[in-house]
Amino acid sequence: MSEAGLKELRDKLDTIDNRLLDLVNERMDIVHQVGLLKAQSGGSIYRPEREKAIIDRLESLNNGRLNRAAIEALFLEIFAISRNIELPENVAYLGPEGSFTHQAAEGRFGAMSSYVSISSIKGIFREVHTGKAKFGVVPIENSSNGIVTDTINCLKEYDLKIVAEVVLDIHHTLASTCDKIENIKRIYSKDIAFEQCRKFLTNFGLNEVELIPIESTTKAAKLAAREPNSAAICPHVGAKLNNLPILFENIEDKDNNKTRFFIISNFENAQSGNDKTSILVELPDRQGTLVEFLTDFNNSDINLTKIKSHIVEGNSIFFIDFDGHQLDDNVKDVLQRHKDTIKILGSYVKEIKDI
Ligand SMILES: C=C(O[C@@H]1C=C(C(=O)O)C=C[C@H]1O)C(=O)O
Repeated sequence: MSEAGLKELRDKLDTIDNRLLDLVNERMDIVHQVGLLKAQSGGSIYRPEREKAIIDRLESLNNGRLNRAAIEALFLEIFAISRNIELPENVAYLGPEGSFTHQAAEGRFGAMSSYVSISSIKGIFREVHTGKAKFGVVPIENSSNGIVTDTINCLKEYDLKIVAEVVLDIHHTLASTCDKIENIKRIYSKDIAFEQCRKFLTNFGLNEVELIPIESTTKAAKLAAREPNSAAICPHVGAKLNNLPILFENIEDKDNNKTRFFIISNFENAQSGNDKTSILVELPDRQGTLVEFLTDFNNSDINLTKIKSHIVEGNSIFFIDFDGHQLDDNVKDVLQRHKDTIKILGSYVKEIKDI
């Protein structure tokens, strides 16, 4: 291509970008007005069902080169910036910086939110409960390791709502300053990450070296960057943050390793038309109660998508997800009938990806 041809195309791009900038700023003026209205009425800033409706509408209108994922990526960032213009949002996530939860938080709240790294799940619930953070992001389950007990316990203990879910593909890397794998004498990571990469470690003879479990994969990257003859199993961003060379990417055994996160806050979502609801159920210790309970849901045409049992202080409780919103008529009735045994954790827009 000639230099003149390239310049002409780039000039066109510059003109379009100038228009885009004007349009986005014009949008932000309107968003600011929405923010003022919400401040008067006490309405909640984050409205996932409205954001979903916008993306659905844009996808149906779209006849250009963008696909849904691209439309979503562009507009989720615009929404995140918009929400910060309405009111700056504080987001507490399970740290440290660079953790998978941090990635999940940034994916939803974008570049302009202010993030607080908190070292425990309970700490995040406390932060949102006391109003120090508007949102908290916590892991709830991983496709290989199952449910996160601390999150269930806190959902039971605190009266906060699940306002959204995020499902993230989890990829691990082996990162080290060693240029030869034979020089690695110890590997730092989180215990569950070692489990998720067992085959890789065996195939490369690394199951023989010292595997040192520590509290986070980002800390693992930090230690491995400091100590010779060591390596870390950590997320890509963890390695990058610590300038640690990546020797192997995607070393997890299962190629569909996913983690689901909840975004918690203190408001309830309106219906979006494609919702999911999560509840905790504590049934009396009597034969047949679970069957009766589930049959009632089935008779009300409610599709249960997940049921996990969990022991809290010696009692069995169930974590259940089902399709529908707590304000849908059939759901409302069944929840009312079982109100003494149920704690409603929240209704929220269903993610397309599932685990
Ligand atoms: C502007 C609003 O607030 C937020 C930002 C949105 C947007 O940028 O379009 C949409 C929904 C809300 O999460 C709104 O509620 O309309």
